[in-house]
Amino acid sequence: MKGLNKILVSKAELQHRVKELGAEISLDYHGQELVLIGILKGGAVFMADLMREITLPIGIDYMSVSSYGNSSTSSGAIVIKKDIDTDIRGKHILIVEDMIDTGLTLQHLQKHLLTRDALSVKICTILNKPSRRLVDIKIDYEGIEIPDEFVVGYGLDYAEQYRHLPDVWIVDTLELGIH
Ligand SMILES: O=P(O)(O)OC[C@H]1O[C@H](OP(=O)(O)OP(=O)(O)O)[C@H](O)[C@@H]1O
Ligand code: HPA
Ligand SMILES: [Mg+2]
Repeated sequence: MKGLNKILVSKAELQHRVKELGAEISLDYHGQELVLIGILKGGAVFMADLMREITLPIGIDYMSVSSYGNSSTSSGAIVIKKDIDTDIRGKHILIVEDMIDTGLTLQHLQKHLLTRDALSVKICTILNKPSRRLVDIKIDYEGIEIPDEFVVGYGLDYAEQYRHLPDVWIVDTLELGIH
């Protein structure tokens, strides 16, 4: 496809790491009431794979949020476009994301969910791009660290395209005229 010339993380690598994360989460939350919250749209693909690698009884739900995405407004709240309908009081929450980049989305969301009296709110992401971080955020379960490249596939989009690709590809931003 135009602008997609290089796979950064293969389907096989993703599958392998998702299995490991599922096993780790299953051990850590044994005997506890856990709800996974997948963040739409990007997180949907990872969420579907991860939940099937967890061997505990869990609840699942989804949210769609947007953050005011630059540092000058980083103190602003997130806008919730679609909320969960699960009552999370007294439950352990694991937010499931495809990517942590600046960290703004997750920082706001984690704080927000804690105000709803969850017992704990932790973060799981399949991809982490620490080079672009603007806020200090603790990632409890990290899949794969990637360099500062714009990537698509496995849920991630460019202009709403390419989310369905099973591998994670580097976008040649020059070739696509993105700056
Ligand atoms: O760490 P940040 O800089 O906040 O960026 C990460 C967020 O950006 C992407 O979502 P996006 O807002 O593009 O929504 P989408 O999942 O619908 O594509 C990604 O899925 C994360 O949610
Ligand atoms: O590399 C990326 N690709 C797609 N969406 C994103 N949102 C933050 N980083 C990225
Ligand atoms: Mg996006």
